[in-house]
Amino acid sequence: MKLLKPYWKGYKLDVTMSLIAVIIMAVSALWQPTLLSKIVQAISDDKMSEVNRIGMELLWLALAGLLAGVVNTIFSARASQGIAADIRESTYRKIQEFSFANVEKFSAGNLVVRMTNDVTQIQNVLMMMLSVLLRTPILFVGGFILAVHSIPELWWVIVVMVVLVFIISAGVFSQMGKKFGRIQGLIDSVNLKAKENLQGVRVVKSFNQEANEQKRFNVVSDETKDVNIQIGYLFSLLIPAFMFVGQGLMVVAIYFVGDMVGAHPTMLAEITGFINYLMIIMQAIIIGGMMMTFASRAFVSMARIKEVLDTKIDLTYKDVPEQNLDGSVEFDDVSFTYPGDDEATLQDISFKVSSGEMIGIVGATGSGKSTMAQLIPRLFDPTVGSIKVGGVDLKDVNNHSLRKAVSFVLQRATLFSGKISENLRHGKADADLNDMKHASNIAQAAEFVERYADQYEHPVEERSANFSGGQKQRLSIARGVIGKPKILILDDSTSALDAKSEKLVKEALDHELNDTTTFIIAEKISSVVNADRIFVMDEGKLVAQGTHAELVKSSDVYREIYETQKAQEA
Ligand SMILES: Nc1ncnc2c1ncn2[C@@H]1O[C@H](COP(=O)(O)OP(=O)(O)OP(=O)(O)O)[C@@H](O)[C@H]1O
Repeated sequence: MKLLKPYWKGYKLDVTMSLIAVIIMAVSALWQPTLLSKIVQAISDDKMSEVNRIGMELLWLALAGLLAGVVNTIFSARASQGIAADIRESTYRKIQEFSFANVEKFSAGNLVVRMTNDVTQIQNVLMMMLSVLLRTPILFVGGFILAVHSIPELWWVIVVMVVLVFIISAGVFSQMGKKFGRIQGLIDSVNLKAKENLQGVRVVKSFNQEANEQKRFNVVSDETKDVNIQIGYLFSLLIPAFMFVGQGLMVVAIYFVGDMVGAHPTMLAEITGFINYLMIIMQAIIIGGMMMTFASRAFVSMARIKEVLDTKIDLTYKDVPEQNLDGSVEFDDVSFTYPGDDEATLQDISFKVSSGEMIGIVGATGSGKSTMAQLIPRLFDPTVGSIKVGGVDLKDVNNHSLRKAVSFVLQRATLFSGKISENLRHGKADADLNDMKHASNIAQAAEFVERYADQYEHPVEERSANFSGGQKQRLSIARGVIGKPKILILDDSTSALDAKSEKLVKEALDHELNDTTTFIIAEKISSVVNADRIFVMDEGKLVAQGTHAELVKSSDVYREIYETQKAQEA
């Protein structure tokens, strides 16, 4: 409930209106049986004018209840939808602040479920709370008082009913609460499996894994079904059990009233009111219990949202003025362990790179090349040691200055659905057509983009499915260079290009961005043979550095990679 506190404020009017409407609805419901008893009395006294008058009163009362119901629904919907949207937006805002490590802790799929399904649970319960929360105690207490007032001798019938209904509710609803908790976890699993399968649909199809994937999906889907059915069973027990208690006690009440009517004939009218109030009390308990059950499901959701909102961002930036960072990079005895891992992925790495240098990074797969590169734009902080970019320690750097200075082009190019121009503007918000053309020329993307009739306004479909791997890489390089970064990191980002295009990109980078410090992570030594210096990584360590000619002579690791690749090419 603490979660909701800051969000109520903007909806005070809606909440107040919906609560006033609930009170009117409850009073109208409570007043009706009293008027009904009076009508019965008037009929038995043969007072027709009285019957007409009370009949009109009943009509107005029902109309007031109806109108209040409409008002309540409108304002509860406004408040619950509004609050849910605000929660969803603050959760999204918080996730935007997350570091890589924060996102990895939850997993992307899990965060999506929290922002969608969990927020919907909260929204549903808010709506329910606003329409029944106040109604339940009013109906319960009012029904109790008026029932006792109708036939005081039968107070014990009401107490027995309340106790029995409470016992049944407590048993059933506590079981249901547990099942709802389980359902939430299962929805996470269903989403995760579906997302993984759909994202990897080409792999699934090409390896003929449809049947296997179907089986894996069915396991979680069936378990979700089973738990939902169990909840259905519990519900199916509830109503007959309540009916049994209610009707049983009514028979008991009528039995006792039978004797009393003999002595006091006017009691006939009172019994109508008494039975109606008995029903109202039972209704109040059922609705209250159901609300508690759904609320328990929403509490699980609230806790899951709160966990996101309370997550400590493990990578924060100091509030310092913008800095003019140059292209130098310095690692001072840096070691790095991925969160949750036991062993260090990078160990004791030290180097200094000056502005404008071109650095090639080579090494066996898994040797830590990408991990080292990720530390330069501060996607992670080193576990030990320190890193300076543009002469400033990354712990003291201004976030915006760092983003402007460093551009990171990943091997797996990710474009966002929209237009090519929108994607390029991620690299420079105010890029004009000339900037786009220039960057696309460097990345060898202009040749295919400018063939489209709508050129840079050409759409990018979801998951950039309308582009080939090589085209995506070229656009991703164009996005990386458009802002003329001081430091450009190409993480195996020309791997999907043919040899000629790769050469043209390298030449254009050399020519157009010769002041930019460039780190090129490459599988093939031939891609970085002309670099000013080549770093050789082996099992998380920087084992050698120098020019190609120097390394061939001095580094066993480098020579081995070089000779293996030369033999493969021959
Ligand atoms: N997010 C992560 N969480 C935990 N471990 C990771 C993560 N990313 C990479 N690793 C591990 O760190 C090690 C180094 O991976 P890295 O991607 O840096 O190697 P690489 O040299 O770039 O490899 P490749 O040439 O195959 O891209 C690997 O053992 C990998 O399993």
